[in-house]
Amino acid sequence: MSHSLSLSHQCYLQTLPPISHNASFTCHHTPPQKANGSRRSPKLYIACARGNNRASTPNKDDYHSTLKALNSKGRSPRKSLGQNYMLNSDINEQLVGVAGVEEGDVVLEIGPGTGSLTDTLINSGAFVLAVEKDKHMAALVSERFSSTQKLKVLNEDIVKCHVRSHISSLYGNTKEIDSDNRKAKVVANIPFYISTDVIKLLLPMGDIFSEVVLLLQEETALRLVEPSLRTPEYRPINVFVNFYSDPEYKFKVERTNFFPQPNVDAAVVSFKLKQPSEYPYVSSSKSFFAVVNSAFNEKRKMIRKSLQHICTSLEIEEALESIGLLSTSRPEELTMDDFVKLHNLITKE
Ligand SMILES: C[S@@+](CC[C@H](N)C(=O)[O-])C[C@H]1O[C@@H](n2cnc3c(N)ncnc32)[C@H](O)[C@@H]1O
Repeated sequence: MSHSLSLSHQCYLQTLPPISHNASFTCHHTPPQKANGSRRSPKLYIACARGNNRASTPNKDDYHSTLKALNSKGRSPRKSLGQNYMLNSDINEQLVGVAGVEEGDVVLEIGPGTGSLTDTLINSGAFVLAVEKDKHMAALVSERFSSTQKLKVLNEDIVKCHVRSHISSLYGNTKEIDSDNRKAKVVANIPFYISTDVIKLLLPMGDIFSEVVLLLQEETALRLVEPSLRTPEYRPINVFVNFYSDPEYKFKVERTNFFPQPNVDAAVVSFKLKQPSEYPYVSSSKSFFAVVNSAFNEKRKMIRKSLQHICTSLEIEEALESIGLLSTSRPEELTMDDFVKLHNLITKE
């Protein structure tokens, strides 16, 4: 099989800037108020993208081996599938470290690509369920790890995948998996274009996953974790994220760590999933999110106007005042807890 570089790969070789091997620390100050209404302790949480600071770690998935793997299948990265491969195994180790992956854990990986993160997960002792949409990459990663029983690859689109049944059958069919109360985890370098779909799919699965650790576009990461009230970035997805999880921005990942290099930087976010018994009390989550979405439909409108299909503006004003808010409040002024209280008051029979 020829491993000579194709024309498109040669172009990448010429245009790829050198990969940073230096430590890159980024500090983020906590915002004054989180959108769920809570305040964080005033600690600095340090972004710990350390770069390749462990000279002894052999980087199996560097630029040349990634090209070689792609070339072995005659593939070049597909933009439409968000194929930006990770070239820095230290970052994979940090991702796995953030999720606290231990021997015997079951991990869902979305988009294994050439298998660089998969390798780190398997080396940490995890059983990996990898869902890959690109059939060529699914074949490549299956072949790479053909000698281990610790990987199951599904050639599927994660957005349409029956994650719950695949995870349960993995627990049921693998004797080595210790299922005594341990929940599965999600660790993935996902294509940016499916970030919202993945979050909507996985965050309500607190009954099977304890933690979802994702490498996201940095701007998306900040919007999901750090939105301040009364800003245009505050949206229904923030209420959703805080309803189902406790999100935390972990560290920034410079764009130079990927091949091909994207136009934006990335960041790792950990979503600690709430168990269903910990969700805020609402009579129905469907009705709750319908109220939140209606309130945001016309963001500049006062809530007493945008929720008039549910009850009269006078009733909405009274409900807002009874939870300590102005009767003229707009959606971007309400925390997740405020929305829960408002929903429960205005949907009461
Ligand atoms: C950003 S790359 C990450 C690859 C690898 N995990 C890494 O870190 O180098 C995203 C991967 O997700 C795959 N992918 C894209 N859309 C997908 C989808 N809807 N479902 C599952 N995999 C998808 C791509 O083919 C690609 O392999």
